Amino acid sequence: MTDIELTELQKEYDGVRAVKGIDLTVRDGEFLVVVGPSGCGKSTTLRLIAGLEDVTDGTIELGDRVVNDVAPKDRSIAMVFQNYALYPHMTAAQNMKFGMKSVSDFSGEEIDARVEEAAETLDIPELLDRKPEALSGGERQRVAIGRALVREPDVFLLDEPLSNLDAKLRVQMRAELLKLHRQLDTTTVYVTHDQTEAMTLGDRVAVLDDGRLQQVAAPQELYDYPVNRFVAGFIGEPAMNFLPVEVRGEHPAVATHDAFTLPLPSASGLDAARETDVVLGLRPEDAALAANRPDADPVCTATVTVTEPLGEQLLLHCTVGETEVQIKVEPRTEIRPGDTVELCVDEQRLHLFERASGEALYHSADAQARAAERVPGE
Ligand SMILES: Nc1ncnc2c1ncn2[C@@H]1O[C@H](COP(=O)(O)OP(=O)(O)OP(=O)(O)O)[C@@H](O)[C@H]1O
Repeated sequence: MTDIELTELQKEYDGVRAVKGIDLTVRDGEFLVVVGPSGCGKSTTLRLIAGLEDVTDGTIELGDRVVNDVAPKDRSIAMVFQNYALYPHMTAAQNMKFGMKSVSDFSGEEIDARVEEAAETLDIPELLDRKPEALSGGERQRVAIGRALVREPDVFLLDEPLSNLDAKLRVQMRAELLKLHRQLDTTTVYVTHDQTEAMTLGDRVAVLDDGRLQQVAAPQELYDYPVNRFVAGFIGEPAMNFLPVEVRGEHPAVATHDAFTLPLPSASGLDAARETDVVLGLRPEDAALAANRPDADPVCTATVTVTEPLGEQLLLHCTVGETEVQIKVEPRTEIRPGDTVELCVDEQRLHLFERASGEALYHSADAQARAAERVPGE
């Protein structure tokens, strides 16, 4: 069992600063997902851990040893790549055991036994004699994962392993990876650009942007308490809506947009005098049609521009004043583009971000929880 500790990790390629100083601990046995947009440095970080790239600055520790100068084959790591990296002229079994002799002291029989065991775990014993060309994408990916399993490494590194599979197979493989992880309990770092994959797979999720770690937290915490506007906008589909507002007054504070004024519940901690350039964050499911919520006060009027029936929900694209927003409402609601609707919002699920820096200033759920903790009369 091994934890991974990255300290001030940096990587520069010929003037391109791909990783700009990452501090991150992956706990022993944890499934940590690294997520971020294309080019943010995810694969580079993984390749540094694997030893496939040299570190420019900082340290990588696996367990209690610094491995900056340790060769990849001596790091007890197995990596699964997006393109599977299988040799076309070899059978699945040959692919799985390829190179094993050079990285271990195992005999041929021991290696064969491990291949069979991994094939059983992955439910592919009948595929072992086939070459990659005779395997489907999902089967090839299982063989690639099998090759990692055979090595019984201390750490699994997976780089977008599901992105070549169709949507249905991806969902199925996600569940299988989780099952496998529960069974093996091996420290795993999984890279993806897909926030749904990140949220469903990770014990914790590390969000990267532009070579820097933005936040690392459990999936629901990331969703409910994003530390900045980047994380808030990256996690969640459709993305969080952002509306420019000014905060005024203190008891209670109100957020004023060009089309509405909204009281901020439990706004203690907000310095209204300072916080004039603010962005209000509102997730699409945290607003509703006032017509469907007779007990809530309407907050604003919106003009519907596009309707998208998603089956379990109806997604409305609207304009509120000058701002475009997306709102999820009950399905089978009779609304057409051009209609004007009244919206109400869930006041316990509002977020405020500083406009210039993007840093989170306030989450109303957080303020609510703090208020509840306070001793009455304090
Ligand atoms: N070998 C290289 N030489 C020069 N620049 C590189 C090299 N590899 C990566 N980069 C650059 O480093 C940055 C980070 O790349 P990286 O592949 O780590 O991003 P990523 O987040 O994995 O992206 P993607 O999701 O598109 O794979 C990018 O700007 C990329 O162009």
